[in-house]
Parts: sequence; C-alpha cells; structure tokens
Amino acid sequence: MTDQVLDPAETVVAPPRPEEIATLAQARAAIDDIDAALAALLERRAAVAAVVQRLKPVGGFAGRDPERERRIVAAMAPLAPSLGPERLARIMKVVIEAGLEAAQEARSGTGRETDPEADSETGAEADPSAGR
Ligand SMILES: C=C(O[C@@H]1C=C(C(=O)O)C=C[C@H]1O)C(=O)O
Repeated sequence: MTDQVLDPAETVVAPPRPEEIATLAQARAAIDDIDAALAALLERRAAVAAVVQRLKPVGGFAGRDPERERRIVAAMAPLAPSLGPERLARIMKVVIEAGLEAAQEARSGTGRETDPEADSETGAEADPSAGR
C-alpha cells in the first residue's frame, strides 16, 4: 500500500451542507471528502501528540492525563452538538489511545501494532524507557 499522507491544509474542509445534497452519489462523495480531511487531521494530531509524549516528564500511557482529556472534549462539545459530549468523549478516547499507541510503537521501533495489554501478556515491555 502506498502512503498517501495529505497536508491537512490541502484537504477539502468545506463539503456541501446536508441540505445541498440530493443524491446518494453526492452524499457518498461528500463523506469521502470529509473522511479524507479527517484522516489527514488524525495523522497530524497523532504526530503532534507524539511530540507531547517526548516533552512530558512522563509520556505515553503512563503519563495519561484524564483532566486534559476531559477539557479537550468539553472544548469540542459545542462544535458537535448533534453528537453530544458523551459520544464525543467515546470518539476522542479512541483517537487519543490510537495516538498513544502509534507513538509508543514508533519509539519502540517494532513496527508492529502495539497493544498495551499484549505487552504485559508476553511479559515483554516494548521499551522500558519510553516516555520517561
Ligand atoms: C498529548 C498528551 O498526552 C496524552 C494524550 C492526549 C491527547 O492525545 O490529546 C491528552 C492527554 C494525555 O492523556 C497531553 O498530555 O497533552
């Protein structure tokens, strides 16, 4: 698979409004554009979150900051009123955990999907110094 990372600044960020969409094909094309923008933003978010892990005294899952995560969701909630804070919190939990996993994987250099629980099952820590 070829990597096709988009610059978030170059993604379509103004897809048609729902009331401007008349056909299934238009709706799916709009969703595809939105998903491309989301993917580019998620990729950039993960890269920035990885920087934070290197800057914090304790990074990675060990340095998880629930209060910061709550504030992120609270700030986003007014922007996504139809989802509501509870669903948004679920989405952001997955986004944040995926970023932490990707950062951990990049630092350990294993190149594999890293499940924080899988490491404890095998008794092998990906990188004992990660995030410290
Ligand atoms: C990025 C940080 O580390 C973790 C990841 C977060 C995120 O992806 O937004 C938020 C809080 C922390 O659990 C941070 O502390 O800011």
